[in-house]
This record gives sequence, structure tokens and C-alpha cells, in this order.
Amino acid sequence: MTNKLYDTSLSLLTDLYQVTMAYGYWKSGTAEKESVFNLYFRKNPFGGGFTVACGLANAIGYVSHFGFTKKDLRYLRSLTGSDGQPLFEEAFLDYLADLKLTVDIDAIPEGTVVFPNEPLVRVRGPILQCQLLETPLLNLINFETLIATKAARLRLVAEADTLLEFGLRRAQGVDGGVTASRAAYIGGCDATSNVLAGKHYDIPVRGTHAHSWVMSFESELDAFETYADVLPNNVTLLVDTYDTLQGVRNAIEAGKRLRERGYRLSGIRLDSGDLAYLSIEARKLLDAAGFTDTAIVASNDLDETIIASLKQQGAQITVWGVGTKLVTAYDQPALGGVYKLAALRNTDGSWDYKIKLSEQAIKTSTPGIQQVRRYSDERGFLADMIVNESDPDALSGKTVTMIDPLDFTKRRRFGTAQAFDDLLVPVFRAGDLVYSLPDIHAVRARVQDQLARLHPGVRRFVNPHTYPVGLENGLHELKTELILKLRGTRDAD
Ligand SMILES: Nc1ncnc2c1ncn2[C@@H]1O[C@H](COP(=O)(O)OP(=O)(O)OP(=O)(O)O)[C@@H](O)[C@H]1O
Ligand SMILES: O=P(O)(O)OC[C@H]1O[C@H](OP(=O)(O)OP(=O)(O)O)[C@H](O)[C@@H]1O
Ligand SMILES: O=C(O)c1cccnc1
Repeated sequence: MTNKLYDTSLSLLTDLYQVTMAYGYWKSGTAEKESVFNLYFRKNPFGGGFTVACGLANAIGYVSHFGFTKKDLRYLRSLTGSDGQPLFEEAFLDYLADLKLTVDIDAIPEGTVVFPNEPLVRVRGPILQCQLLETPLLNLINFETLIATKAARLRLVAEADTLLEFGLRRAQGVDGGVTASRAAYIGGCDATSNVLAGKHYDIPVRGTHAHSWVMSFESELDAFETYADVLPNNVTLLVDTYDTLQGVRNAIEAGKRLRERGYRLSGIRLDSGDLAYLSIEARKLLDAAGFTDTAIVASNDLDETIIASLKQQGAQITVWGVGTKLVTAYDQPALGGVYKLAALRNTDGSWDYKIKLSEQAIKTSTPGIQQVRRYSDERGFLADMIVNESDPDALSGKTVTMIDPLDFTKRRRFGTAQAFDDLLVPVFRAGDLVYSLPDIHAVRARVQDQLARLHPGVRRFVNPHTYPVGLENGLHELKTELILKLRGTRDAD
């Protein structure tokens, strides 16, 4: 289920500075130095309490097809510096021409709920290769994770109703539209109006009709009857072109004829006005005419807040069409995922752990070869503890202590009997794919299963409860030591 759009190498889909740094590593003889980078975000989007990991399948497609083509190299050869001379020497371009990725990549499977500061993807291997992957991995994971999270929020409010994604026309370009449809389906939408996404990703496609259909006929009734004649097995009629409740009456008329032919009026769609009031009145008209199983579909700038409000008002809507606010993640258009160096291998084989300092302790990156250990019991997820895999003590199966990064005095202890899962799984080993991708429907089902294991307070939209994520004590001590050391060095300067 990777995106066929990426089935050609997109190795230039990166920031120039990744290529100039790659040149720097090559030129200074450090290109092969083993390094570990982590991709993580610092804040759940939309003011929520959780995030849904998504985008790995397309990241796998990207990495699998990575390579510099002759055309890519010709372009790189044409780049010049401030003196007008070529940026890159020929031998470096030859190196890129032969470059095959040999990295190990571990990642949290798509559809898993994740939290700030947890590595979603860990890349280990020659620093030049890890560096080249920074920008595309962030591009691929940030966007789909954001949209899957938005869709999961919509699913929570829509409950058992049908959720349709209608966003393509207002999406951010071709790929923004197609990948948003994928992530929206994974997050919890039932279908998309986007036919290309349906074909690429095996997502169910659904749709009604536009106002133009009604406007192109002499009368609304004429438009409805013609539509019902030509597509009797797919009739959801848009009733608000002129007068919504008269539109419902016309739909009922068309529905009666459909019934005589052995078909059914599947739905009517409301796209303007007071959707609560109009749906309640439309329901009465439909029920009175015996169309009790005709669904009321609503669209028009919907988001999770409006849907929650409409439900609270008793709206009789059971199918929600959501476009712009979903696929553009309107209220938070980007997830601030970052990709940070966490360790470098010394020549003696030991690791040199790395952090990026920040004034705020919480923004200081975490060192180590990180794994996320999720503890749970029969009621659901309890806490996530980040451990340093290269620390033999941390994984030795003894009782461990998790430190809250916001308050070091807050600690939790987990005994050996406590059930846990290690979330990062092997995806690439020495450049070879070792992960078998679940199909998109299984990923979608995983999201609902994961959400059900979260405490309701974490799922809540207003001031959600913060899910506990901490550092294993040894990792916490390593990080503190590195911070103190770097601050000491800096203060001495
Ligand atoms: N009962 C309601 N409660 C809360 N929000 C609603 C309700 N009914 C509709 N809305 C939302 O209010 C907004 C109304 O948008 P707008 O003011 O553009 O009205 P409109 O009906 O679309 O007008 P137009 O006739 O120009 O299309 C939409 O986001 C819609 O989903
Ligand atoms: O509001 P969104 O959440 O983005 O959902 C998609 C919108 O796109 C269509 O409107 P548009 O005016 O583009 O065309 P129409 O003539 O089919 O209504 C549709 O009627 C929805 O209102
Ligand atoms: O099928 C629909 O009703 C639809 C499709 C795209 C955008 N708005 C509505």
C-alpha cells in the first residue's frame, strides 16, 4: 500500500543543506561514521491529548526507491557557489551515483497512538545517509500524522455515524490531496470523494452531487428524477440549492418513483443554513413519507467542534462530509516534528551520546538509541517509558524507574511482571526492507483499537489529561549529565 506516486527516486526531495552537509561529511572523511537520529514531535496537535502515527508506508516507499539518477546528478553538477564555481566536486557526484542506503530504520507502526518526545522513527547508519533522509522523512511523517490525528478526532465525535472525506478541491496540491485522503481514512473516515486516492490506496469512494446538477435543469424535481433515473443505485440528493425544505419534498417525490422501480433513496444532503434545525425538519418530512431509512448527510465547513455542537443540538444527521478543515488541518496546519542526532559511534565501538540544548529543559533533545516501552494492563495503556537500548541495565528485566521529564521528583516503578510492548519495530536492516506492511484497513482498525485503550481523559478535547511519558532512570541520568556538561562548557566560554 505504498504510494505509487513515489515509485521513482525522489532523492532531491530534500533541503539543499542536507546535500551540502553530505558533501561535508564525505569531504572530511566522516561520511561512514555510524550515527543515530530520532524523529519526534514536541506537542500533540489541535490542543489534544494524543497523536496518531501515520506516513510510514509512504516513507518506506521513499526509502526503498532512494537513489541518485543521472538527471539528479546533472542537476547537482550545475549548482554553483558564491564564486560561481561548482558546489560539488565530481568525485562526490560519483559517490552519490553509487550510493545505496545501508541504514537500519526502526519505527512505530502506523495507526499507533503516540505522544510528544517519543521517537516515531529511528534511523541508524552512516551519518551521510541518515542526514539525507531527514527532510523527506519529516515531510512524509509530519503531514500524514497530522491528518490522521485530525480524522481520529472527527471519528471520536462522529461516534458510529458515517464520516466522509470531501477535501480534495481545497487540499494543498496533488500530493497534499492524495496523502490526506489516505491519512484521513486511516484516522477513521469511512470513505473519500477522491477517486485517485481510492485507486492508489484501496480506500472506499463515495459521493453525492453538486449544486450545478440541480442548476442545470429547469426544475429541482426534474434534476432529482433524472439523477435517480441514471444512477438509481447511488441516490443521495442535495436539497439546498433553492429552498431546503422544499428540496426535501422534491427528493421525497423522486424517492417515491425510485421505490416503484425497486430502488431506494439512500440519502439527502444539506450543505447550508442551520444544519440542526433543517435536519430535524427534514427527518420529520422523510419519516412521515415512509423514508425512515433515508440518511441525512451534512456538509459545509464542518469540523469536530461543529459536529459535536450539532449532535448536542439533536441534529438528525448520520453522515458527515468533511473537507477543508480536515485535509488542510485548518486549525493547526503543521505538526512540528523534528529529527535530531542522538548518538555517534566512537572508533573504539562505544557510543558518544548527543543532545541539542535548549533554554527549556523539555525542548532539550534526548540522547541514546531510544526505544519506547509502553506499559499496559487489562484496562488500557498506563505509561510510555523511553529507554536507551544500548544500556544493558535498562533492558535487563529488573524493576525499572521512570522519571517524569517535567518534574524529576515524580517517579513510577514498573515491576518485572508488568506487561509492556516495545513500540519501535525493525523496518530496514542494512538498507533492506524487513517489515511487512499491514493493509490499510488493518491500520485503520488499529487506530480505533488504540484509542479505546486510552484513558477517556486523554481522549477529551478540552484540557485533556497528559498521558505519562517518561525516561527510564538511566537515560534520565545520562541526559542530565550531558546537559550539565554542556552547560558547564558553555558557561566557561
Ligand atoms: N446549528 C448549527 N450550529 C452550529 N454550527 C452550525 C449550525 N448550522 C450550521 N453550522 C455551521 O455554521 C457555518 C455556517 O456557515 P455560513 O455562515 O457560511 O452559512 P451558510 O449556510 O454556508 O451560508 P451560505 O448560504 O452562504 O452557504 C458552517 O460552518 C456550518 O457547518
Ligand atoms: O465545506 P467542506 O468541509 O470543505 O466540504 C466540501 C464542500 O465542497 C463542496 O462545496 P462547493 O461549494 O465547493 O461545491 P458544491 O457546488 O458542490 O456545493 C461541498 O458542497 C461542501 O460544502
Ligand atoms: O460527493 C459530494 O457530495 C462531495 C464531494 C466533494 C466535495 N463536496 C461534496
